[in-house]
Amino acid sequence: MSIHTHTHIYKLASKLHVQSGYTVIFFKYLICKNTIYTFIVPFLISMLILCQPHLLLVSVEIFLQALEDGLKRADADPSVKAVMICGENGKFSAGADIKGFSSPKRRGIALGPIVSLIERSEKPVVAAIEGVALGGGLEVALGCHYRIAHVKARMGLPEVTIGLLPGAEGTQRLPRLVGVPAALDMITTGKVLCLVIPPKGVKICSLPDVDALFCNSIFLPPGQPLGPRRLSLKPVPKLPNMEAFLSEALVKVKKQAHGCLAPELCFQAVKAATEQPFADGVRREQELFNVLLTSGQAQALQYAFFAERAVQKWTTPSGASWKSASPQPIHKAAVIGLGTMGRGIVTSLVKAKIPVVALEQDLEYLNMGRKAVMFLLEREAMKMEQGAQTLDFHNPARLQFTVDFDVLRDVDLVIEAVFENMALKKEIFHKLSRICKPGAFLCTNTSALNINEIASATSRPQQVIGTHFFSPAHVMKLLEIIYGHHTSPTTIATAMQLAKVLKKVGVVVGNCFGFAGNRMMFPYAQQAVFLLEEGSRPEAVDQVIEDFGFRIGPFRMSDLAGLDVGWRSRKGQGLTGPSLPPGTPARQRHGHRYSPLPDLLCENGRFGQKTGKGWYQYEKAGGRTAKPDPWLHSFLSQYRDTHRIKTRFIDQEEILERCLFSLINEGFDILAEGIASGPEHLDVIYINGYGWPKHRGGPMFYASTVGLSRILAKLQKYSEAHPDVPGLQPSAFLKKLVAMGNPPLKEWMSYLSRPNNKL
Ligand SMILES: CCC[C@H](O)CC(=O)SCCNC(=O)CCNC(=O)[C@H](O)C(C)(C)COP(=O)([O-])OP(=O)([O-])OC[C@H]1O[C@@H](n2cnc3c(N)ncnc32)[C@H](O)[C@@H]1OP(=O)([O-])[O-]
Repeated sequence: MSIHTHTHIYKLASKLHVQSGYTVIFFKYLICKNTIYTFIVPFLISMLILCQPHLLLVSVEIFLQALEDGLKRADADPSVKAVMICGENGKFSAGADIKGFSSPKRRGIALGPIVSLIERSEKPVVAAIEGVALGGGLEVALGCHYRIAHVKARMGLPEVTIGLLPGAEGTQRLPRLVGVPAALDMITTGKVLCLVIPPKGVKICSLPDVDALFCNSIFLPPGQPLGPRRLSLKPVPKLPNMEAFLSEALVKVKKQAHGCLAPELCFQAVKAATEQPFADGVRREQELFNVLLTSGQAQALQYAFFAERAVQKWTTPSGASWKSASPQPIHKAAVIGLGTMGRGIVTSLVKAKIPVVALEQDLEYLNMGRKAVMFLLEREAMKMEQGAQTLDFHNPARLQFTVDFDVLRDVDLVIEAVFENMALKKEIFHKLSRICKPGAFLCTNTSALNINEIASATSRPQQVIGTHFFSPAHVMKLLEIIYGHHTSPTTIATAMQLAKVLKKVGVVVGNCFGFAGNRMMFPYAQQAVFLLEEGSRPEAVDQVIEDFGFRIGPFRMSDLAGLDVGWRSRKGQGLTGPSLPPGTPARQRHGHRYSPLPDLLCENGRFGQKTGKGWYQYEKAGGRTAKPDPWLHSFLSQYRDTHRIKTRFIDQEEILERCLFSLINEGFDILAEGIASGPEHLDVIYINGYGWPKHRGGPMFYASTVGLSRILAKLQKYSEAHPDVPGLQPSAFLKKLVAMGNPPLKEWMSYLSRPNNKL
């Protein structure tokens, strides 16, 4: 942090003018008409550096002190006519250091009073925003008398996404500047406004215009009163129907929150701005901020923020890591199979501007796939302003459809997305290995199959990798990346880079049946069905899971995904269907408890939403409104009678614990086997791929908050009651951690001794 002199100001000013792309904009919300203040005036002296080279990771105490000192000096120095606050290295500020919120010492440090100090300054203060201005950074800008922004600046108050609210008076100033609807929208969602494509009403000036602006009346002559520029003195713009607007907005905020506290408290803070004078509103903001700060949800969300970044730094048990591996560029890709997954993957690639060849087995399937892809792309283009031109998907150089494998000769990467059928996948990989250029990477989109076996069909197993997309693939953020025995670090790095380009979160995991995500899902789904056998109903189980914060419970999810998908997989595993040896007990497989309920539903043609019937009934085939189905209830009663299962009432606690603790239990086994290199990996997978509520931090973080001893005790109790269910037998690693005194999550992995056989 430093205070710069005249010379630096001139330098910055000339940079702003000369460098192409720099324009002054009227930021829709933050800059109103007549607010441009020219900072090329020769007598501008003090510039405060708000950002260190890499975002705001300078000590908060030093930063705030320097800001305060600089402002006081500028105010006292008669030669200073104005102050400009800007960032260094092209970034204004990413806000407060999130790590600081977990330190009790840091918690007391307040930015609000400094923002007020800026606003009270007798000299005009201008925020020159370049790069990001987020959270506390934007709140500082709101305290300034003028704000100018680079056309590519990104601004927002994302505190809600880390379980907080803007705690430096932002909830009180923003509504005064932009009005309640826009302020509520920004503060309760945390959306970051990107101005590359200006929103309606935003004027972007070309460079000559900027010059004209500087020479015109917009420049505020020194000595003019700053009162009207101080947001805290302005009233919140009135709405004719404020009360009705606020009650409607609250309903919307609550609906979208799914049990997360922060959006509603953000709402309350903005509402206070509409009802109370500024100072009282600030006090209310502080109260609400403190409630959030000490809530477990803020901790969970902040953990999730860092976990998402931590998984980018992947490692494997063999010693390969992100540090030493470089990704290869992907100039052109191919997708094989245009079913539900393939269509989404093609759409994702087109959106990321990677030229794609989409391949199907015959013309009939190709035409069906083409229609579906075009439909998805049209819809995506409509969501983006100028999207259609940008995506340019009618251009065959961008998107080509074919049935001819020879067309794949020049692609850099292939994603196979055909049925989950090992023989078919091997046949395709064998073909690809012969046809594709030697450097091409071969990815398989599978949710469970063995990557090593697929790779064995090729002559380049080092370039074969699993890329498990989640449906709908153009929407869901998770990409589970599975390395096999022979997968090279370059291949892993390339798949991770692909995830980034597709704007997804890539998580690297090892190869086992179901990998990390689905493997943890199996015992969870199994418990859900066992609960039905024992007396529960789909709607009761779903309700408990949805009340916990999942978007959708296991039965609604199963109906949405299609029951036939799991049925096909179980048939393939020899668990059901004609290949089952005669005399196999209905409710047992390989000596363990098995529920044939999902198979029986499929045999009755109940595949879920697509057939209008599954665990629920729907208004029609393809319908989406799930209603409890009396047929299913009597079917369950008959089933229990047939198998002499005594029905009992199962309370919500048991439903939640059996479903979630069995999933978590599997997670501990996965960690112990080195399939995932840390609990954050499993948490990121669950938050981004399985709808785990982010404000609960992911399953392993949740386990750490519940307490491992409690989870172990409950698993022991349930496994005693159900000794034939392996998913309830406590994991040895969980037991070990409990025996070691329940260490914090970040230490768990240090309790594993693993061979480190470097590649
Ligand atoms: C009193 C109350 C005041 C106020 O109301 C409260 C706040 O301001 S709350 C704050 C409100 N602000 C927010 O919520 C903004 C949160 N940040 C972001 O949204 C993105 O990081 C940003 C868009 C800035 C850059 O994206 P990108 O270019 O893709 O880069 P990246 O994401 O990979 O990050 C690079 C590195 O920086 C790290 N790091 C980043 N920000 C912070 C931070 N605030 N803190 C600590 N660390 C932070 C990040 O962990 C990573 O570290 P590493 O060790 O290299 O893995």
